[in-house]
Amino acid sequence: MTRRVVAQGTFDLVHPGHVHYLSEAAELGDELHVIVARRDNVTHKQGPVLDGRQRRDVVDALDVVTKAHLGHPEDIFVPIERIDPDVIVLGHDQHHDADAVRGALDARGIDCEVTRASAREQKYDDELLSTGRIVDRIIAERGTDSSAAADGAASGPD
Ligand SMILES: Cc1cc2nc3c(=O)[nH]c(=O)nc-3n(C[C@H](O)[C@H](O)[C@H](O)COP(=O)(O)O)c2cc1C
Ligand SMILES: Nc1ncnc2c1ncn2[C@@H]1O[C@H](COP(=O)(O)OP(=O)(O)OP(=O)(O)O)[C@@H](O)[C@H]1O
Repeated sequence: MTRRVVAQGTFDLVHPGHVHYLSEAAELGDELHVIVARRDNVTHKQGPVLDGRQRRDVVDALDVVTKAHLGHPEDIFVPIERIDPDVIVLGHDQHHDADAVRGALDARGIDCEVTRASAREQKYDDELLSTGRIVDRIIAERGTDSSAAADGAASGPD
């Protein structure tokens, strides 16, 4: 019986913290399915700069990932019902409450464990394990006069 694991996130600029999270999640089963958040659903912080399809494709290319899925626009449980995981692994600092997710799964009759991954600590001072801090570094070092800035704001659907 294939044991399926689900992880999820924005994955705007993939970094070693993401690799740690997904590697740890992958250890919990035979397949790791990753749900990549749509831009409009990232409301608890600044949204991603990259299109959802690009973020999905990068996560999908990671060895530990069986398949990455662009999330549902409205109902976060649609992909869960389709993937039918045995366990959902929340990120170490992900804003979802595990008990609330468990309750929502029960309400839908979905039999699935919910657990939380550990944090990946820095291995050296200059290591950036946060998309937000990577973006801050880019702005600080490249400023806003870079040629890319002329391309304008993100325009893709996700
Ligand atoms: C079980 C579960 C399913 C999710 N499914 C979706 C989805 O279908 N579509 C989506 O846009 N976001 C979905 N999300 C939300 C995002 O993946 C993510 O939690 C959030 O938007 C950003 O998380 P981050 O701050 O860790 O990047 C889901 C989250 C969880 C916990
Ligand atoms: N250093 C880390 N160690 C372990 N997991 C991490 C780390 N950084 C991010 N993650 C996990 O990866 C998932 C996706 O994270 P997300 O896409 O929000 O990137 P982020 O780097 O956390 O963004 P930001 O720091 O700008 O909020 C989340 O579940 C998060 O908990």
